[in-house]
Order: sequence, then C-alpha cells, then structure tokens
Amino acid sequence: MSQTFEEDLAFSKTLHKHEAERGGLLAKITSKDKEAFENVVNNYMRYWVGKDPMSESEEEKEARRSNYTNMTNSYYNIATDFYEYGWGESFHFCRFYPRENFYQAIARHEHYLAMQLNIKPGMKVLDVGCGVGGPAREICQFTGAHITGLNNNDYQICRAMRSAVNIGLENKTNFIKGDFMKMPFEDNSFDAVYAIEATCHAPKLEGVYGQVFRVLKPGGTFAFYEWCVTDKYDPTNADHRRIVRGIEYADGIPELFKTSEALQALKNAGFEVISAEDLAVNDDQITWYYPLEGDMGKAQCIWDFFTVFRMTHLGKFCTRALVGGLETFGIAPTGSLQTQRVLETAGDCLVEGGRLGIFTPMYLMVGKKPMSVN
Ligand SMILES: CC(C)=CCC[C@@H](C)[C@H]1CC[C@H]2C3=C(CC[C@]12C)[C@@]1(C)CC[C@H](O)C[C@@H]1CC3
Repeated sequence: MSQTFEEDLAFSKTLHKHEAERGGLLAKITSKDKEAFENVVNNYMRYWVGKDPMSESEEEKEARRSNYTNMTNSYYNIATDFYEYGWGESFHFCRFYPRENFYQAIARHEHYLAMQLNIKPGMKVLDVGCGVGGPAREICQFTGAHITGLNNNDYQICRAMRSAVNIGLENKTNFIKGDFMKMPFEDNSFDAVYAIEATCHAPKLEGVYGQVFRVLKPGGTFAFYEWCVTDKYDPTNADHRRIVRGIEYADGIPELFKTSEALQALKNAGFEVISAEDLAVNDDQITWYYPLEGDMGKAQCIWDFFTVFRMTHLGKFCTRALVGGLETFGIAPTGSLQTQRVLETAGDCLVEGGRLGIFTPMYLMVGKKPMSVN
C-alpha cells in the first residue's frame, strides 16, 4: 500500500499530466489519464462502500487509519480540481459577514490565524497540510515571513509551486512533500507553525501534534483550525452517525474526533494551551456553511452568485450534466461523475452537521512549546 516518493510522483505525473494542469474543471478532468483516474476513484471508494456506519467493524475502521496516506492521497487526487472550481485556492471555511466578498472572508480567516502566531517578517513558519498553497501565499504576503508548506500530495504541491512562481513568491515560500505523521524536518526548526483544516486527515491527532511539537523551536507557537465533532454529537443517534460518517467519507477523513479529544491530544503532545475556542459558536448573522446551502437568496455580493450557484439544485444539475456527459462520451474519465456526487454528499453533510451544531470546521487551538522541554 505504501509507495516510495518516486513512485508517488511518477503516478501523479501520469494521472494528472502535470504539464497540462491549466484551465478550468472541464479542461483539467478531460486531460487526466483515464485508466489511472478510474483506479484512484475505485481505490478511494473501497475504503467506504458497503460499510454500514452503525455496524462496521474495528478492522474496517483500522484499514482507513493505517492506510491514511493512501486514502487521503487518493481523495485529493480526485477532489482537488473540483475544489478549485468550486472554492478557489484556499481549501477551508471561515466566518462570514453581510455583503462581504467570499474571498475577503477566506483571507481574513487566514490573517486571524497569523495574528494568533504573532508572525513577523523573516520568521520561518510551517504550514501543515498546505493544499495548493492559497493560505501560504496569503500569509506570506500578509506577514513577510517565509512559509514552508508541507503536503503529501504531489499534484497539490506542483500546483502550489507553480502559483508561487507566478506571483514571484518562489523565494519566500517552499513546498515540501511529506507525511505530517513523520515530518521531514529537523527538531526545533520553525519559529511558528499553523494548520488550516488539515490535521483531521491524521489517524491519530497526538501523532501529528507531536510532530509539530518536535519541529517547533522552544517558545514557538502552534495555532490551527481543527475539524471536530462537538459535544452535541451523539454516536448512538443514527442520524448524527450518518451525517458525521458522510463528512468522513466525502472529505477523506479516517475518523473525526471530539473537540475535547483534540484539546487533550494537544496537551499530551506537550503543548501549553494558550486558547481553545470553537469559532463556529457565535452570534454571526451568516453561518460558515452558507455557500454550501445552495440558497441564492443568501449570496452576499455579486461575485458570490457563482460560488453559491454551484450548490443550488440547478448548479449541481449543470455540473453533473457536463461532467457526466463528458464521461459518457469517453472524454472525461470514468469516476468523474462519481467524484462530483461524493462532493455533493460532502456539501450536504457539512450543512446538516453545521445546522445541528454537531460538527465544527473551526475549533481554533493555540498552543505554546515551553522554553524548556523535560
Ligand atoms: C476536507 C477538508 C478537511 C477541508 C476542505 C474544506 C472545503 C474547502 C471543502 C469541503 C467540501 C467541499 C465542496 C466543494 C469545494 C470544497 C469544499 C467546500 C464543492 C463546492 C466543489 C464543487 C462541487 O461541484 C461541489 C462541492 C461541494 C463540497
């Protein structure tokens, strides 16, 4: 199941044809290697399909935990182009305010995290699970710090590097392939570390937080937004279980943990907790999940119409018709439509989880590595 870095990169180049990775969703999916794409979709689905969330065995769950790199890599190999089409280059949620532009709100969430870390120009900062590098570029420009993005998906790294070069940030950012449970960095090498909705892909939170602790300099700070289930989540409630399982399945997550478990894992990793707060619990007029509700009446400005439209019934129908049509005529690979359907499930379950308050994508924790570690 585990592949070497060279094998991973060779596969990614075959699948995505890295030299052809420009254009919109349709251009990208039609340029994939069809056989490789179909295999990745099937590989991802085998971790989930036919497994009843209420009765699945410990071995089935363990298969996802122990193969988390393979599972998450497969997920992002199929989902990345759809994410960029529907959401842009920063793969995370945020708080929203009336009449505000979507991308402005997304950037504020990143600035807010940078502020928790007190990042100064010239600092060496690590972004754990950097996606295609949207937040790394923004935080680099916002603070003047040097940002290293860590990611285990070659396609995303390639896209992150290309975008950094395009805007002249190649000397102020770098993107490294690696597993966040075994980070490829020396001890005490970063002044600050952040993670945005990424560490939930870990099989065990203490494992990834422990790695952050190791690579952070003594006195350094780790601030991050974690995906968690809240205290309102009741695993014996079939509806709750269906929703949370839907989020896990459709977002490539081996297992979601409770906010209290995440906080305990941070302490167990050795951090002194500075703050822990669920930013989704607030009196905002607008919810974090509104762009996924598909309600055009909730669009906050003209540009928002495009983002919100994609999740309306008509928007989903159009995407399905285009992607499915191309697949039927053999122009897009088999599995493209299935990927769109998986992501629709993601959208629907996230909205349900948000409305019930059983799930948060923004449990903000800030921890400090003590100056002297015993
Ligand atoms: C998976 C993790 C930990 C973080 C990603 C959070 C979000 C950026 C994604 C979660 C669900 C995604 C969906 C889309 C874009 C990216 C997310 C919001 C789409 C809007 C992409 C276009 C598709 O047609 C519909 C998708 C719904 C879900």
